[in-house]
Amino acid sequence: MRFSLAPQAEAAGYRLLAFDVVEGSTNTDAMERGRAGADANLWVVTAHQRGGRGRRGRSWEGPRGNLAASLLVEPQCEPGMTATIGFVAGVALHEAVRICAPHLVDGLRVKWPNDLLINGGKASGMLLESEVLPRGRRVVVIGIGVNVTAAPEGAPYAVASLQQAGAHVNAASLFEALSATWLEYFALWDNARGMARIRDAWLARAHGVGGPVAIQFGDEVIRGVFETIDAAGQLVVRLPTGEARTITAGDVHFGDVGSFRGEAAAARPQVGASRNAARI
Ligand SMILES: O=C(O)CCCC[C@@H]1SC[C@@H]2NC(=O)N[C@@H]21
Repeated sequence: MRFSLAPQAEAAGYRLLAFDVVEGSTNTDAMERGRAGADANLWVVTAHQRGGRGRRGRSWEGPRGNLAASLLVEPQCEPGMTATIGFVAGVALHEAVRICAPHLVDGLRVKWPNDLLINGGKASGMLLESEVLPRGRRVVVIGIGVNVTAAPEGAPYAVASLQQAGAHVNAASLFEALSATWLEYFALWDNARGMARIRDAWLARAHGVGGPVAIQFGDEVIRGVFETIDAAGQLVVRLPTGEARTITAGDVHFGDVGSFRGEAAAARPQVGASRNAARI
């Protein structure tokens, strides 16, 4: 498959490394290149990733034809705001899918923290990893996995893929669109100075706002109403007592929460651990 950047991404200085197969993880590859001194704004992509990693140490299945894309960036924001970059990626991916498959728009939603749903099924997940490199250079890798041709079987939650939903799109055309929409929303984010606008854009596309939510922390389950996300991207839940609670971590389930037993469907807007990593 032949990947290319959108002309505006190329003009903005973004670079692309595309591989037929990645035996490991595109996130690992992008981070290693950062450690070796690669400049930021480098995409590492493939339509066949064999050692994909998901959140919370899970693996991420990537059958041939699905998109695995990792972007090395060097944000200049406060470290505490770095995780908000995941919302930029969420909105950019939503927009790229809308461009490539306009008929899906009614069922296309972002799910806190970083998933994309098609008609309620998970079609994409993201893994953000950050590292402070020697001489204080702070880099972040945003890893985006999209079920283009196929969704994994046996997942403990509903899944979806673009082609199974009737979209005529492949990993290369989706990636090209994403490289353009990323540019637009990353500029809007403006090193977190524009988070208010990203937050609005994300909330306008979000699944489950105003509806029931359950979050599990260990043995404890908190139930309430998903009210909003705050300026740092944390989930704000209105408890039955009327009190608002801010959630940064936990397994989250939206919708009919009566039978929720913490099926580990989602996590926090987290940047995974790595050497010298600031967990955010
Ligand atoms: O658990 C999740 O939902 C996150 C999945 C993230 C998968 C993507 S695929 C591209 C990048 N490379 C990886 O190894 N993981 C991310």
